[in-house]
Amino acid sequence: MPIQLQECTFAYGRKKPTVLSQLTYTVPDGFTVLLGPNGAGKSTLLKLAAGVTRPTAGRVSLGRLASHTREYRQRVAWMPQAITAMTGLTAREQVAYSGWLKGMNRADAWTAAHTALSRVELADREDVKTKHLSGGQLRRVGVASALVHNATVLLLDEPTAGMDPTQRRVFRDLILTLATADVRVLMSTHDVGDLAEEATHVTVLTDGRIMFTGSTSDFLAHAPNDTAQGRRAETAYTEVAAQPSTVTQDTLGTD
Ligand SMILES: Nc1ncnc2c1ncn2[C@@H]1O[C@H](COP(=O)(O)OP(=O)(O)OP(=O)(O)O)[C@@H](O)[C@H]1O
Repeated sequence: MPIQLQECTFAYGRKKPTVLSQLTYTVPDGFTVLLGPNGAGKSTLLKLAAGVTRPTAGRVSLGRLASHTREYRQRVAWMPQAITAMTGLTAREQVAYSGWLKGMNRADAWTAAHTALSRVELADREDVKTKHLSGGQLRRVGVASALVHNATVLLLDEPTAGMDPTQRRVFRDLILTLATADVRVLMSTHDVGDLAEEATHVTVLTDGRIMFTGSTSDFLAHAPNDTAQGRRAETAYTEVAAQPSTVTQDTLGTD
């Protein structure tokens, strides 16, 4: 079941500029890469979709569940851009705490934390205090925290920021294993190089507007035929960003 944003408008305060204006968007199935320049509104869109922020106008829902409900937040996991190492907690304790916050009992959260850390290949560091982990390891703790309660939608805000190319590759492979028939993954980045060709969908957000949303092959088709293989994503992105938005309410509102 998809998350739907319907005619969502949002500003960070009454006197602040509008970041999103009457935005309608359905989180596609599979693994979607959310692209856009700095300040486009990617984090804001993810926060609305996660239910951590409510739109000024409009509605965010998952089936019949509205985004401010506890049931909604139990099905949706959000990994913020900055992961904080909680003072005094080990990796396993920090992940278990996230599970507890999502309504799991302590024993289940403790077991699930180990499973989630294994999935991100960090089980061997689970007893290390998070403040002693590297930036990349802390991001994996962030993903494990998002995974711990078996959410059906994962919203990841620039999870590969600050990673070296090898770590990025490993991380993308991990994301691909997480996106299944039952789990949708929406991952923001402003680095087009993050677009794995294996991603099922691409959404491009510029200046708070959806410029493109569709399959990865449709996105890459925006690059001219003679584009070198390694530059197709970047070229397609430049083409899409330069065009007026071709997205209609029909394409945005359907699954
Ligand atoms: N807490 C805040 N208070 C006021 N304005 C904010 C706040 N957070 C973001 N903004 C503004 O909202 C707009 C969209 O920001 P947002 O972080 O959603 O963009 P983004 O696409 O995620 O950018 P980046 O790639 O740099 O992370 C920007 O103009 C930004 O300055």
